[in-house]
Amino acid sequence: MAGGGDDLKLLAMWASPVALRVRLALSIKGISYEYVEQDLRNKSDLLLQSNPVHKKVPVLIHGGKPICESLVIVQYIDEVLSGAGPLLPTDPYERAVARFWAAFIDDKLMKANYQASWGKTEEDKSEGMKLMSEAVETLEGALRDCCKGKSFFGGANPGYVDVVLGGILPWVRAMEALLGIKTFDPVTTPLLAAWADSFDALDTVEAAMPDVGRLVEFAMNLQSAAAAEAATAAN
Ligand SMILES: N[C@@H](CCC(=O)N[C@@H](CS)C(=O)NCC(=O)O)C(=O)O
Repeated sequence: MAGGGDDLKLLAMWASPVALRVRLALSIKGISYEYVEQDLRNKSDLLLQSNPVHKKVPVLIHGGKPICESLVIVQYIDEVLSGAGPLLPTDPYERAVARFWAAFIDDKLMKANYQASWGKTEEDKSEGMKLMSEAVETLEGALRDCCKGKSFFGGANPGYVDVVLGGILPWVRAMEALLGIKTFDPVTTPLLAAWADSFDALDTVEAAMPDVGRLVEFAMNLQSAAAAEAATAAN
């Protein structure tokens, strides 16, 4: 393991897909760090002081200085900390393209996945599902165009876009299990389905990933709590 150590602390929450991006980046680059689990219903002083604007995880604290926002943190890790890599391409144009797809995953896929999973009505949820399959189809095209014959968006090895998309992968698997759907379908999106399998199979990825069964249970508890809250509000 390189870098990090005592000087590097990650404030995260085990089920957070955006915190997972940072864990994946650190694991793939082989950087050691101190993991500090946060209770998001009872936020620690350290979290509130480190991210006073958003009060959210993840926060990376390097040499006492906090860095917030998962996409910013992953880029910081790649630029500043030594380790395997790089995650971002060295060519400025390719780097811009990688940032474009990372923003697309944040803007379109993450939002649609959230709407499909936690939409207020069935109609809202099915609109989320529709938006999600459109976003997945677009990403399939991006993978086809950028990386012919390669396993990852980063080429032969996982890069920035893989880490950003990989953060959502356990949630995709959990929602597939819960809803009986296939998001990265081997028939309609074969490249993404193969991407997901290749990504999951990496030892550095496996070491960082949360257990999908635990996520399913967590999602079921959240759904029951939301249903109970809605029933109370209706009475
Ligand atoms: N855009 C932020 C999103 C951060 C975020 O939404 N974190 C969630 C966990 S997944 C959080 O800390 N939520 C606590 C809250 O909303 O109070 C990033 O990419 O880091």
